[in-house]
Amino acid sequence: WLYPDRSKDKVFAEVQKRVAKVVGLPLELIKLSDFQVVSYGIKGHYNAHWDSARVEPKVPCCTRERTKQCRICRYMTILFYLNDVEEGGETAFPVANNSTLDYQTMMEKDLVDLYRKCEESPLKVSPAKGKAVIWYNHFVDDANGWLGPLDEFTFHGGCPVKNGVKWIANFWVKTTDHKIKDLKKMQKFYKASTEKQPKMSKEEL
Ligand SMILES: O=C(O)CCC(=O)C(=O)O
Ligand SMILES: [Fe+2]
Repeated sequence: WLYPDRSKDKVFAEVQKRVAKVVGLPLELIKLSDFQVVSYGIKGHYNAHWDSARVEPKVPCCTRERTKQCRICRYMTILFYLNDVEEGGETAFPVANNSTLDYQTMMEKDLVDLYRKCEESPLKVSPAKGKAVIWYNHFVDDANGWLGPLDEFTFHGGCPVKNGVKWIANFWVKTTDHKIKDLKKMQKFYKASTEKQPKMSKEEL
């Protein structure tokens, strides 16, 4: 794990800036993200999963406040491939082109098991040095313009590495259910840092 808000590393700072620019979100939100670097060896894989959780109004987001019961709220995922993999190691999205989601069929077909079922995946992204994939884990909530329902078609995972080694880096952009609280937190965070405070219009968010 790396913590963008506490890092003084120049390269990492540059990556954060570029991520903020590409995804069109404020840098403070990127700095309040989870960041992780992972490596997989031969046969290394990651079974299919969602990076975020279904919205449950009674259960708050774990983001920035941990309560006994909380849910993971990752609005967006930015996945970088840090090297070329000789063979395998694709990121697979097993239900990406389904028109509906049927859990029973998913269970019966054992789509979670990417060690065995990778070839059947309709969408696979091959790793390559410098490449990145970005996806929204959630829709935008029409009412509050913030974290909406989980997009369950984002179900994904890492296929087994067949030859070589695979290095990736993930940015998981987190929000809470409370846009106003998030904005305040971001402004406070910005004030505390040495950088100039940005103007954050609704359009920018
Ligand atoms: O290794 C991959 O391609 C996917 C990794 C992933 O989904 C994750 O770390 O959450
Ligand atoms: Fe993931």
